Parts: sequence; structure tokens; C-alpha cells
Amino acid sequence: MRRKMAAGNWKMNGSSAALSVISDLAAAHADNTDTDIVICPPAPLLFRASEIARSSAVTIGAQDCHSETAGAFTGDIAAPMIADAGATHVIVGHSERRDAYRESNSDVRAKAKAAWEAGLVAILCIGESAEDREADNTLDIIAGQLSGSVPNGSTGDNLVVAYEPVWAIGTGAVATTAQIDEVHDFIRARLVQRFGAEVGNAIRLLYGGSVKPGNAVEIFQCDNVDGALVGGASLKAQDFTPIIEALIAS
Ligand SMILES: O=C(CO)COP(=O)(O)O
Repeated sequence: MRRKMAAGNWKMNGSSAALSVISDLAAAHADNTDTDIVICPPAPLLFRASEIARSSAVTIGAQDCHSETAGAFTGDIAAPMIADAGATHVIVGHSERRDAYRESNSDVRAKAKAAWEAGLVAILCIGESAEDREADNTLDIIAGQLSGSVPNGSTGDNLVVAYEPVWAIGTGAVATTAQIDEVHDFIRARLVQRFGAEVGNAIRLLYGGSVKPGNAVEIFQCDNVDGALVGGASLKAQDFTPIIEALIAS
């Protein structure tokens, strides 16, 4: 049985005052033992967020890391620094970074490797654009992103793959369960083919893109959906809590 995961990507939102969401979630889900709850705040909040989350049901992740461990990379953050701040996870390859910062599959692969070397779990994002889907290229794009950006050497536990169709992010246009099933079953098959059944079946798959309290129950019924990567609805405990509850109940 794979552990479930509800991860919240705050993107460039939040403040030290907003970190009360972490204590609210920790209090609401204190009895939960089979679901990972991960909050990924902006980098300046990582240390404080980790202190607040310490010994609770909530763990902390960063939103990106550099592939090198140190050096002349102004503005960047190395994976060991993220671990040093008390975080345990890092998102790599989010479509907003692939798009705005031209991150390639090989950049993302190097970041995921750096995350593993620092002992972090990599939450690696893939997903097709609206144009890719309209041109019926979705599975080709997903296959290319998987082979290009997932490094060799996954142990199963150190990798979470998040399928986030770009057209569903922040738009309210959630993918249908048929679309989610098709892509998640395909990802699972590819991971099993590449890493073997034991590791391939241990890697968790998250869906992301306009997940809300109103659609979470349906999404979590999909066989190969082990949780969600949630943007907007993770900023407030009152929105994220019903999503987490739907996941725990699924
Ligand atoms: O990009 C996302 C999470 O990484 C999804 O964002 P929304 O949930 O706001 O659509």
C-alpha cells in the first residue's frame, strides 16, 4: 500500500503570518498516520515553517532547488540548504519553472538528483500543454518528460511524480477522471517498465490542477492517484482540510 500524500504548493504567496495554516492543519489531522501532508512555502519561510511543523503530522518542502550544492549562483537555493532549513521535500520541474525559466528535462533531472543526494524527496512535475492535448500528443509528451527528467536510481520512496496538465493549473478547468486515469495508468506502466515492479509500484503519483474541496472526492477515486499537489486551495486551512479529509477517506 502506498502512503497517500496531500502537498500544498504556495507558489509566490504567503507570509510569516500565513504559517498558522501549518499549525491549523497539524491540529486538524493529529490522528492521521497514513497520509503525508506537505506544505511548500516560499524559500524565506522554510526555516520557520519547519520549526512550526516539527513533530506534527505536517512536513515541509521547497518549491525548487539548484542542481549544484554551492557556488556563484545568485538568487538560487541548493538542496542541502533546504534540508538544513528542516524541510524534507522539494518540488522540481513545475510547469511554471519549465515555462518562465526555460527549465529543460535535463535541468529537472539534475535538480531531482541533487534533491536525492541531499536526502530530500523530489516531487517531480510533468504535464502537457493545451496545444499538446489538442494535437493528441499528451502521452508522447508525458513519456518524453518521464524519460528525460526522472533520474536513474529511484528507490521508490525518494520520488513522487505529480501530473499537472498545464491547462488545468489555476484555471478551474480540472481534468476529467477519464483523462486522469489514462495519464496516471500510463505513468505507472512506464515507471514499472523502467524501475521494475517493486520500485515502480512504490512511487507515488499526485494529480495537480484546480483541485478543490468540490472535486477532490471524485479525483481520489482514480486507481493510480495517490494524492494531490494543490495550489490555490492549499493557502487556507479551511480549503485544504476538506481535500485532505477526502484523501484520507479514499
Ligand atoms: O500548480 C499547481 C500546484 O503545483 C496547481 O495549482 P492550482 O491548484 O491553483 O490549480
